[in-house]
Amino acid sequence: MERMQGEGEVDLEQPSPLTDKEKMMIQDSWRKVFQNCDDVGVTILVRLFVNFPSSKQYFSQFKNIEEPEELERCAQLRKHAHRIMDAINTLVESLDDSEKVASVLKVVGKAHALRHKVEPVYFKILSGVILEVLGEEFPNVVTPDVAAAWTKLLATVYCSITAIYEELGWTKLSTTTG
Ligand code: HEM
Repeated sequence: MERMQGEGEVDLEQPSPLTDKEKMMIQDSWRKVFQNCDDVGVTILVRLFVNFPSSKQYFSQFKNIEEPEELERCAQLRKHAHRIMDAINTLVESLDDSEKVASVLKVVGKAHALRHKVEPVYFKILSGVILEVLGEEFPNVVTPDVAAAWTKLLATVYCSITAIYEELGWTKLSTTTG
């Protein structure tokens, strides 16, 4: 059964800019996460697709697969997990370079709006899943302060992505198809 959207949802209002301390906490914790990048990425995406099955609709190769073990083996899922982890790595490495952050998010936002036609709400849902999995898999690293810094970063990402969708004139499919 699909989880309710509000469940476990994080507050993703436009946050204040990250402080130097928050940037450091994100970079330190990410170093440990990134050592297990492929495993963590796949865990995040399997959790997303199991708890929010409608998010599978965009993926031709596994939209009808339900078994977590089968999802885990799927090449298209593993590839997307790797891409997401790579993009987060670039963001984390570029926290002091706002132009780089903006350009990465622009490419991601544009591709997902125009090519993949992904509803932006899935970026919000994915952010909640990322926070949940990082907290579970790295309990000693992701302390409440570190989790708060990650929440801020993911909120910034979500706000930038929705701003790009808006710039592109995104309207929900339900309103365009009547
Ligand atoms: C931070 C979040 C995300 C990042 C960094 C990311 C990154 C990427 C990248 C780099 C690609 C390949 C290049 C391209 O075709 O644009 C891609 C493809 C794709 N993404 Fe994402 N993505 C994210 C979230 C999502 C979400 C939430 C969904 C839907 C639930 C999604 C659905 C897709 C689909 C359907 C493709 C094409 C897959 C394929 O052709 O095999 N992405 N993504």
